[in-house]
Amino acid sequence: MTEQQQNPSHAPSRVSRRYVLGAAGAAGLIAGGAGGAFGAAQLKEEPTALASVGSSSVPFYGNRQGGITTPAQARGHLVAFDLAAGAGRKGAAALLKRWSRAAEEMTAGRVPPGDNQIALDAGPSSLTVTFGFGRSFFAKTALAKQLPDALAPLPDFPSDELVAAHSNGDLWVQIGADDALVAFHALRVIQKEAGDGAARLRWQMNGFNRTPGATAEPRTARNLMGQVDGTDNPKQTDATFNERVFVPSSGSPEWMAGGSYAVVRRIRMLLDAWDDLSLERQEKVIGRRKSDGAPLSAGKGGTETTPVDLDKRDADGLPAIAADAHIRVAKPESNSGAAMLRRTFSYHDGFRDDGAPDAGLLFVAWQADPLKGFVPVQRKLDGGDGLSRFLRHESSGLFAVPGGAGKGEYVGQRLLES
Ligand SMILES: C=CC1=C(C)c2cc3[nH]c(cc4nc(cc5[nH]c(cc1n2)c(C)c5CCC(=O)O)C(CCC(=O)O)=C4C)c(C)c3C=C
Ligand SMILES: [Fe+2]
Repeated sequence: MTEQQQNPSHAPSRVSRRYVLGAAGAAGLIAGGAGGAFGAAQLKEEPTALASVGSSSVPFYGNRQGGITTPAQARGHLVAFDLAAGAGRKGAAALLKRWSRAAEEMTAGRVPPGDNQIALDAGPSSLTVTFGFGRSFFAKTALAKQLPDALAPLPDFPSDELVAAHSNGDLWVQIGADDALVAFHALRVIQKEAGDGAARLRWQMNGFNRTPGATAEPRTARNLMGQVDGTDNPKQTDATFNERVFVPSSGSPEWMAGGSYAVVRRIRMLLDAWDDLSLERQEKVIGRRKSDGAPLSAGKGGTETTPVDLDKRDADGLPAIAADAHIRVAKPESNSGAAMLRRTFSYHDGFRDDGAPDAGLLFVAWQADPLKGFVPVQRKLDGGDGLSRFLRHESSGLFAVPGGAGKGEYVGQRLLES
């Protein structure tokens, strides 16, 4: 077993990018200069730097599936499948076996004989392939007794504009990789292994994030509105992290031990309307500074990690973080402690007939129980969040993502052989 395969946290093992800075380069970094400030004369990389992105791997086997606590990769594909008529439990089990074997090979960077060679030459590039089951899966496989209570349909939120054909599904696969070809290759293999006899593609969403190494030092990514997004996510070091995100070993149903529930929402951003807002208004809508993500309660100072002070008043005596600011409405403190792990990708699917970008966020929220995570928070946001005026929720899904497979097992085996 390699050092990377032993890594239990699903943070990819990565050959670190180390920079050798000359005096001028260091000055450029401190001044926050971009582009030319980081010219080759000032910034020299170790010769291994480029290979490091490709060589990082996330173990496929383990108590938990990869792609949950793994930092969101540069490319993502979210796909849902419906079981083919007559596939039943036997067909589903055979499919999960094929998918798990293929995922094991690909996440280790191995290319099977006869492969289409799309990913040849590339390393694993932090590839993760994560499998989940939708509510409709259980009746089709005669497993209704194993249907988790937590898979109850999400409530209708008043401002939802959901497209049924792009929502839900029997099976869900999340693919992430730091290389676009590696991610596409995995998608193609998963689709081919489904074949016509087992499952058919229901919907697909393609996303992206910043590429590792694109910033001088690792930074929280930005979304397509330009905001630093992901700051106040639960941290793996929090005492409550595991109980918030993962189903405990004593949880019900038993086959979900070590698993998690994924809420998937395709949220289109009204970027033209957003771009028309002044910077000051944009910052008020979120409650954080756009440039560096510092909370507005920190005044002109602070940094992204400065704790938010919801009681802070500005010079006019008004709340520094407005009553309808996104972070105030979404905070666990405003929702009886409800919290989720947000792990998102941006998407851009061209331009609509009116010229507006068809772009936004593939929002994936992970939690041990959606009723203590996404549901209460979205209820509150739907009515009282200043940001919701600039968003349209167009697709939705809720999936039970079982724990990981042990060596020689396949994902979902405990359910399918129960
Ligand atoms: C139901 C949950 C949430 C949805 C849907 C959602 C959509 C959404 N959010 C942003 C941008 C930001 N969100 C931020 C923080 C934040 N968002 C949620 C929940 C949902 N967001 C939570 C729980 C939090 C953390 C609140 C806190 O504890 O402070 C931020 C601030 C930076 C951060 O902490 O990540 C931004 C920016 C967009 C653009 C969006 C839909 C497209
Ligand atoms: Fe948010």
